[in-house]
Amino acid sequence: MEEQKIMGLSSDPDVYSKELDIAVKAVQMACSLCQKVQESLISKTKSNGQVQVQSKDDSSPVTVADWSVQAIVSWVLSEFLVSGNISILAEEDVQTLSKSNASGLLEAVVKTVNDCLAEAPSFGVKEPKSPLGTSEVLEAISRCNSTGGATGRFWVLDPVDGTLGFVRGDQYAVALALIEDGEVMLGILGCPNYPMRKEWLSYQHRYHRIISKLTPPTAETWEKGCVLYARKGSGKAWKQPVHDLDKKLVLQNCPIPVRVSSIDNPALATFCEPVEKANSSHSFTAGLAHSVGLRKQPLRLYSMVKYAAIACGDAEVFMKFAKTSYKEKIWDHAAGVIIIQEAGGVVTDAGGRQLDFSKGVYLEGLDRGIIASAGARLHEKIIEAVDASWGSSCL
Ligand SMILES: Nc1ncnc2c1ncn2[C@@H]1O[C@H](COP(=O)(O)OS(=O)(=O)O)[C@@H](OP(=O)(O)O)[C@H]1O
Ligand SMILES: [Mg+2]
Ligand SMILES: [Mg+2]
Ligand SMILES: [Mg+2]
Repeated sequence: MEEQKIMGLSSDPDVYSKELDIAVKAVQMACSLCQKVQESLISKTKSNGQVQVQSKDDSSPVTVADWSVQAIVSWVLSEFLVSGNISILAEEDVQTLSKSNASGLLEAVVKTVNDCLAEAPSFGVKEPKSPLGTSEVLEAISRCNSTGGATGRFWVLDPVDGTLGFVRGDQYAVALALIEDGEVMLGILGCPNYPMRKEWLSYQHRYHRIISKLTPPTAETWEKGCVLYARKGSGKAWKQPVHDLDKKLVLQNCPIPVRVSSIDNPALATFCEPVEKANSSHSFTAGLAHSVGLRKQPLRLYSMVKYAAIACGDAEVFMKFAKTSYKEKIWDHAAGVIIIQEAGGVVTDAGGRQLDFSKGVYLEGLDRGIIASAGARLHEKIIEAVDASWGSSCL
């Protein structure tokens, strides 16, 4: 009971409470791991740093942190959720890691995983009897081979969302969700660089440097980094600080409820969108913003931190209009969608339909793009504006 209170769960029927407890702890561990890897990436000389950042077939980056987080989350869920075989659908695979010329990379992943597991007790998680061997780490990563679908229970994991932001010292997220019979039931979103003050969200690119200057570390302050979580139907979403082991900031701060903003006038809204214009049409959203009288600059943020900003009331609208040739993947959205919805917001495609997480890896049947808003009235107005602008756009 005491533990439930700490987690912020109400006295509602205990559905998913064990799963949520373990999942939040796994994401906390993942955030700690990512903070260390990001720091070492930024401080290292180019030649060292390159070992830790690889390029995938589609030229997107993947790092030691992506594989290591996938291994940690997979290991923790499988070890402590004994309800049968855990099924996980996740972004990364072991192809690159298993290549004969990747031994340095694989070693770095195994070390990062074991360093993180050695700190497991500080997160309330039992550490393994002995450090994991290479084959156990590879097995934990490759076990995440679920293909999802409309029936049964599976977890969805994006170990590092916004890897580009991560390697640039900027925003990124660790995203975990539980899907049952095609519906998102739990969402956990770790945002290790989420700032305490919303004004700091707009320090793109210079983020790391500026935050470290603005906030000399003290033992008490929660400067940056949070884990958000929500359970379907609870009508609540929660935020807790990322545990800072150096400052012994572990669960001392009880979770606080988060709620979307009450602004429903599009002209007053802050809207956020992807940083990369290759990922979403900046020109379409600029035209749309103009058409609703919105004059503020868009808040461009890497990763699902955009969903976090809406859920926390720090922004009001998120729009993503990817190229028609691109198919959105469920791990880029599941956790963020449930957290916004439970915090009082709305997320649909541009046709006003719920996103469909029941069709496997991709969000099939998506109408044009994704829109998240702080409330139903605002959402309606944005959808109307999208419809009005769409015909004259070149998308
Ligand atoms: N071409 C294209 N179009 C649209 N989206 C793409 C595209 N390529 C990749 N991705 C996915 O975008 C994820 C990065 O987050 P964002 O969409 O927020 O973009 S951005 O980083 O802010 O520019 C990113 O997630 P991660 O790979 O986890 O970083 C991708 O899944
Ligand atoms: Mg992603
Ligand atoms: Mg990713
Ligand atoms: Mg990726």
